[in-house]
Amino acid sequence: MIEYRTVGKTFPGGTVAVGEFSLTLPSHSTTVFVGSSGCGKTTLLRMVNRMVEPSAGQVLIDDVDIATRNPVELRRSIGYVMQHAGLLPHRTVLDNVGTVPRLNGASRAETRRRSLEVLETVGLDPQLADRYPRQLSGGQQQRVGVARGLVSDPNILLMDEPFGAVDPIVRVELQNELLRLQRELGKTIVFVTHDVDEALLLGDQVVILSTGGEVAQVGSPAELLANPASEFVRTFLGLDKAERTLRVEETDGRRIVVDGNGRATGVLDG
Ligand SMILES: Nc1ncnc2c1ncn2[C@@H]1O[C@H](COP(=O)(O)OP(=O)(O)OP(=O)(O)O)[C@@H](O)[C@H]1O
Repeated sequence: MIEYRTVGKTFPGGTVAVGEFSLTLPSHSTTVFVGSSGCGKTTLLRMVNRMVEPSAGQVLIDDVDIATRNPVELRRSIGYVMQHAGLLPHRTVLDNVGTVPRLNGASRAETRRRSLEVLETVGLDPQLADRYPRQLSGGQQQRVGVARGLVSDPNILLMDEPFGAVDPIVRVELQNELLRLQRELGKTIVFVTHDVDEALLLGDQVVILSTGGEVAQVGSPAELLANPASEFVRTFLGLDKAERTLRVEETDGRRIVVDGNGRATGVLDG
């Protein structure tokens, strides 16, 4: 469990990235921070592994204030996946994935074994292990980034717009892959995106933020769609857009779900 307690962050120069933020992120589930550019999503995410130190309040992991933890150890115990995968260009896929285990003192052989295993977990052919990042597609690079985040089997995985830089088709593939992984692994995932569809698809808990890390609303996707707390949230969720409005029509004795554009999207059971 991750807990933000009245956390704030003002950067040198006076930018208030996060005013005052309190929230609990339950274990073994995915919390998504979603909001427009500059609202403080990345700042909140990076507070969890102390890449950003709060200027007020505390962040706790399993009831321990992380300010009391060794920052390097803490960082290595938490998986981190960033936009553009952030791979080291002059290192092979295998070396990129194995960086943290090697730093933690694992042997070369054990690191290789574990890295190959985790490449398979994220759906990559182990034959790619000796390639360099530039020899991979954007989607494959992102998978390597996810593998690197998972290699030490961390309880917590931080994902900062991990699928932001790939084309829409690959993006959907990666999103579905993450849902599968999460069903298998049950990590505590903190995921940052500015894409509301991605947030609703991946989040067990979705946090809609406005400027200064202010919470516009928190809830499950179903709760947010059923009870948007404000006009801002309604608009943000696109509830005024036709695609989100569904209705039921009967065709040949079956109940068909049709979207606001009149396109059939599914069949109602029972
Ligand atoms: N190191 C820094 N020094 C000064 N200001 C910063 C720093 N990092 C972030 N900020 C500012 O803090 C605010 C929040 O930034 P943050 O990166 O958390 O937003 P974000 O919601 O993740 O945005 P984006 O979606 O564009 O990545 C912004 O106004 C940003 O310019």
